[in-house]
Amino acid sequence: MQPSDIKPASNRNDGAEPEVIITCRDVTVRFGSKTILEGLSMDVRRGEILGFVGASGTGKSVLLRTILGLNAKQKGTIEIFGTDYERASDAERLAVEQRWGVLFQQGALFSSLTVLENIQVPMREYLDISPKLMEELARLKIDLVGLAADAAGKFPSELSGGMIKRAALARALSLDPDIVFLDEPTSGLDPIGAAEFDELIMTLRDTLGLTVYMVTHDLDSLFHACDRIAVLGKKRVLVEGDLATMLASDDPWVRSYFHGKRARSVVTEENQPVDGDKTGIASPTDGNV
Ligand SMILES: Nc1ncnc2c1ncn2[C@@H]1O[C@H](COP(=O)(O)OP(=O)(O)OP(=O)(O)O)[C@@H](O)[C@H]1O
Repeated sequence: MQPSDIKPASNRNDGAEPEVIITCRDVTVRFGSKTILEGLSMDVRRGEILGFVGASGTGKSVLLRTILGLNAKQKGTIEIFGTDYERASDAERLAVEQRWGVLFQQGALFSSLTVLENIQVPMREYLDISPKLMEELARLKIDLVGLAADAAGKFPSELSGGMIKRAALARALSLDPDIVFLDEPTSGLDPIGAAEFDELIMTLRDTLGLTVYMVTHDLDSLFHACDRIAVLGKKRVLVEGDLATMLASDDPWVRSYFHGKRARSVVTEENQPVDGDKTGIASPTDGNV
């Protein structure tokens, strides 16, 4: 298999240039004397599933938190929906916040609230709607993410790991956002649960036109769900592009990650596996995944 044989996860191609909804330019983030990100630039395009990958500790979560305005940056600009969040007025910030949803690592549901109540938290914060409508909307989200109706009254401690992820996704979708940020959404799930979650993300992208920014170590997600991938390393985005771009990259970390044994084991029949000579994934180097 040559890199050019690989189809992107989304085959939509209407010829139009995709709209860029997040731009990061020359971003530097430090904590004390420790520089985590330096001169980082990248774009997120409307309607794509962007996978964000990089060795542990390279700053993927820091970048996510910086985009969300939760970490200060020392240099550079980040625009989301054309708004520089850091310089925006309160009203502009509020408008942007209603257009994103976030699924933090571990789901981060409130343990003392039921699933229904958790989903209603952003609604209470941002929307002025009746309790009845709020309940109806929250039940719709529960259905949307494939949870059974009776999950509504359950507390997080009563849910499986997969159900927690879905409930957290339902909360991230609470305000009908344009973009969802997912921080390692499939971590802790078994392979079947992880594949089902990827399917759900792809379905939501296709049906709702969502943009998805997904920090992940999950090679299955990167190979099967993501339209584009950005690799973080050396304090910046090292490589950005589709899977073919990753496979063609000569960056040592990218090669070791995308050509390692684990990567080879997730190449599907569709992408013609696994035998090194035929796949073009020739290196037996085990990726540091
Ligand atoms: N608030 C903070 N203060 C000081 N250092 C921090 C802070 N937040 C993150 N860091 C440091 O920034 C570096 C990058 O952390 P980050 O959590 O972004 O890594 P990551 O790429 O998401 O890693 P992993 O894949 O393991 O989740 C780490 O060295 C971490 O200790």
